[in-house]
Amino acid sequence: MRTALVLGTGLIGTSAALALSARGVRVHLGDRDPERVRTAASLGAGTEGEPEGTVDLAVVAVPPAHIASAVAEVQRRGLARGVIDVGSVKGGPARELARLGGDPASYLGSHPMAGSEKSGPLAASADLFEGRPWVLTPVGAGSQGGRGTDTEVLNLALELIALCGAVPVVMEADAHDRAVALVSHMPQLLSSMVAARLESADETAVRLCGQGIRDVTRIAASDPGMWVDILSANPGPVADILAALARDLEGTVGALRSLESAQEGERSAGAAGVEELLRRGNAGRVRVPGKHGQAPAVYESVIVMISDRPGELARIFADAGAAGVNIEDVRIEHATGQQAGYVQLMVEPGAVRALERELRERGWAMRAA
Ligand SMILES: NC(=O)c1ccc[n+]([C@@H]2O[C@H](COP(=O)([O-])OP(=O)(O)OC[C@H]3O[C@@H](n4cnc5c(N)ncnc54)[C@H](O)[C@@H]3O)[C@@H](O)[C@H]2O)c1
Ligand SMILES: O=C(O)C(=O)C[C@]1(C(=O)O)C=C[C@@H](O)C=C1
Repeated sequence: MRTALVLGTGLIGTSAALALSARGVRVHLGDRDPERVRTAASLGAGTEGEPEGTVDLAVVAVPPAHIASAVAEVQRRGLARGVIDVGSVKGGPARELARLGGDPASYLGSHPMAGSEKSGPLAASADLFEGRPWVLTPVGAGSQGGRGTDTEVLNLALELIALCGAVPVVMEADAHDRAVALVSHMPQLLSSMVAARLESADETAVRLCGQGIRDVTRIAASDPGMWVDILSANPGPVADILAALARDLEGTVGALRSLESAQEGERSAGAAGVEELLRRGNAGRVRVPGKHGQAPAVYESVIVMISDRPGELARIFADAGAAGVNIEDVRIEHATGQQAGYVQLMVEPGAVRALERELRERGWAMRAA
């Protein structure tokens, strides 16, 4: 692929454009908001404005409600040989494109399973998609009454995914939508529900927020407009999962009420009910793939105290590097009301001793993991 057009220079479009530009693809940038195009271009994502001729691939990275019309427009104007979108839902936009008379052969639905609670070009990064699944939903000949996805477009999309360092996964559109209802759309709503409990909570409780609630509520900061769009295109599958969760909630409330009972038999039934849920949670959690989609690795933590001064994090990473230790993952825990916090460095179990020794020698204070 030599040339591309990225339409929608927000978080996802600019991240893809940065990755493509870094690998030598000539990228043109478009957005209905010219300020966003300017920002993306200034970050090195590509050049402002439409191409003069036809580019190899157009990447439509606009909110789900606008995908079909944007794809149809790119096709009508002959701006690209192939068009993909990156929307979080796949069935609805494809059907809408067919209704608008778009060409299903030169269009391919796609969805990178990477993102953030932040939006806009300033949140973008070239390595956002590294090692992440990137779903493709090609259609076979005869489906939607026409030709199937052109092989050329499929190959261009595979090249884009390779250039972004992601891992292609081929799925049928509606099966994709049912899968992401479980692994993305329901978690978004639950995160919002948990965070919503804090809205009018007492300040004395909010001050005690620790890492658990930070983990569970990060995505509650996401853009409501975008998520209304996503959920409007996938309401049934998400509602089915929430209904099953409601049954779990009801069972757990019942178990906790039993724990309040004066009768020992009822209390132990309540404890068993709560324990069963927690064990099911353990069993589900171990199925979540780790970095690069592999089975979750078992890392050990080294927890280092840092002060809230510029450059502290970089210094820890440099010192870990000096010990020859690869940091597999990192978490930061801010200490409430203090100019300090803890950095949890996740490393291979065999590397813990060497890392601790090196950090201690270099003056870092550590807490037991
Ligand atoms: N945010 C995530 O975590 C994530 C992850 C994977 C996929 N997606 C999908 O990627 C797409 C983009 O999401 P984002 O997070 O980058 O959003 P964003 O808000 O950061 O960017 C969307 C951009 O599209 C532009 N836009 C809107 N309508 C347009 C139109 N008709 N023509 C041209 N530009 C238009 C907006 O001005 C904005 O710059 C969405 O379809 C979303 O479902 C998002
Ligand atoms: O990491 C995040 O912030 C995300 O929520 C990204 C996430 C997800 O649910 O995994 C959100 C929506 C997208 O469609 C794809 C990815």
